[in-house]
Amino acid sequence: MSTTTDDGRRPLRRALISVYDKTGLEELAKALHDAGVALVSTGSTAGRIADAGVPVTKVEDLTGFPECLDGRVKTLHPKVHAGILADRRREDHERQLADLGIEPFDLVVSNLYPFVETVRSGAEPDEVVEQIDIGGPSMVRAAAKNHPSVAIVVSPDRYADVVTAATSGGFTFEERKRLAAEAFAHTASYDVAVASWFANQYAPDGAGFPAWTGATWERQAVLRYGENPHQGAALYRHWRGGLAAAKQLHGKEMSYNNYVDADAARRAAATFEQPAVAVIKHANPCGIAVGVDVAEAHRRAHACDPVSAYGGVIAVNAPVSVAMAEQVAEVFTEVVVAPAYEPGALEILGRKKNIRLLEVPADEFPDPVEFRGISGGVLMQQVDHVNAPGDDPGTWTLAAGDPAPDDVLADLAFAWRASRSVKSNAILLARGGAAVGVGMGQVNRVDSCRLAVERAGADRARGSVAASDAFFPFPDGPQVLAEAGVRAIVQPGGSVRDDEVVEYVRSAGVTMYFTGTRHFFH
Ligand SMILES: NC(=O)c1ncn([C@@H]2O[C@H](COP(=O)(O)O)[C@@H](O)[C@H]2O)c1NC=O
Repeated sequence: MSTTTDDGRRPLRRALISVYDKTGLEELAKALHDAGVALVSTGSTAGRIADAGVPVTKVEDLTGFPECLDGRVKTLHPKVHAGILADRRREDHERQLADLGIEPFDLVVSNLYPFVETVRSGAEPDEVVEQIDIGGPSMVRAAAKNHPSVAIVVSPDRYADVVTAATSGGFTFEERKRLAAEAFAHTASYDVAVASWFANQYAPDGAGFPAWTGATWERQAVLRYGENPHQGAALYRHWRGGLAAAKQLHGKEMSYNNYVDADAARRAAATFEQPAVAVIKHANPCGIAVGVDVAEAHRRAHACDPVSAYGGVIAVNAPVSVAMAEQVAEVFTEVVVAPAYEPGALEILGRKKNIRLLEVPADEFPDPVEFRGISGGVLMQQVDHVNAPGDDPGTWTLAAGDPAPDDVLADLAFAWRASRSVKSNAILLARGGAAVGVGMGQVNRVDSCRLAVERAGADRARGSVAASDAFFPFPDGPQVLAEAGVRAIVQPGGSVRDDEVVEYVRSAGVTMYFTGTRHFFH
């Protein structure tokens, strides 16, 4: 029975290396060899090690069986798996190995065929299926299961630790447990990717959503606390990038609420193709505007509600300019999220100690669906698209009043897009490409109208346009708007009382368009 130290260190005498990602392989092999570790390896991994001048035994020389079927069978052999799975704490396992003439492994280094990358490249199904690694996960799982005896390494990021362990008596038991946890996460993520692909590609049942879904996230940060100080919280990310993968360029640690608001802000700014800025408080815009440049968009967004903008989270859909940075620096702002910052802009904002500056490039792999947790489950829905049906004013139906002149139509189109970033019931008043009054999150639509008008104030409400995220169930909402001097309204239509609403709006001399599409946002 092999011996270990008090901390469970086990010397590394023999290693099996089989890696698809060959980053750092030669250096690792040399260091292991120098530390007296014997190396066994598969096909091209062995080739690379030998080319580096390091002695290595090919797996096929170990098994006496050639790698075959284009690599589908390499390590799937008892001489490999018994060598990985023997529990070295047990005399009977040691005895069986000796009887069978099998030498044990102390270390397995492996990473898997690039299944996800092959899917993302748009490869044909046969090619994708060929990239499902079979032997790799078997070795990884075997070594992870047998962590009391074997160390398993699945990432080149760990090679420095391997070299340290090889020259200092091996990994401790605690270290091997942690490596095993990493290894099972590696194979679990891999299997979720494979199972998701199969559920979507090979087993659709006409429901439009897979019968099974899985996802894996990696912890990105433990946050100071959650929505409230008594709630613990952490941030996890998946492979698609997005806000969870943001690069923080400056400022204090992001909080849970910062992330929630930054996500809402990013969603709001991304709704527009021209330069746009959204100022968010508690996940709702207190200002949103477009402009000829980001500085103008920010000025107008801020002007919507300067009181609420204090301590806000700002998102912009284009690089932050020096001019915009100078304006932002004047106001206490919690977070700025942008795809990039001009160097001068970063310097100006970087002088503010407390502001958090996040760089988040436009999504390379936008989420096609979004999830929301409920007790005991999760809801999945398609993301509300930036260019949704009904976004083009050319498709709208004139429901009441005279056709709007071009400038008013442009404001309606802006208000219509902006309103989908406002929590329902949403009424957004706009003028000149900027929100001037936002009524959000009310439990009836008429109160949202009152709130929007009140926030705009009499002067700004008069002559503005209004967007409503869903239909007006009664004429009372439009009445509040018309009495405040709103000149045109855009809404989906579709209420059983549309006739009453249209009649009122016509009688009030207001123009109203139906888009036919609703944009609830809860
Ligand atoms: N089939 C097998 O027996 C097998 N054993 C190891 N592999 C994988 O083959 C790759 C390394 O192969 P090579 O050394 O030939 O580049 C690794 O990603 C490893 O996970 C296998 N390949 C696929 O299943």
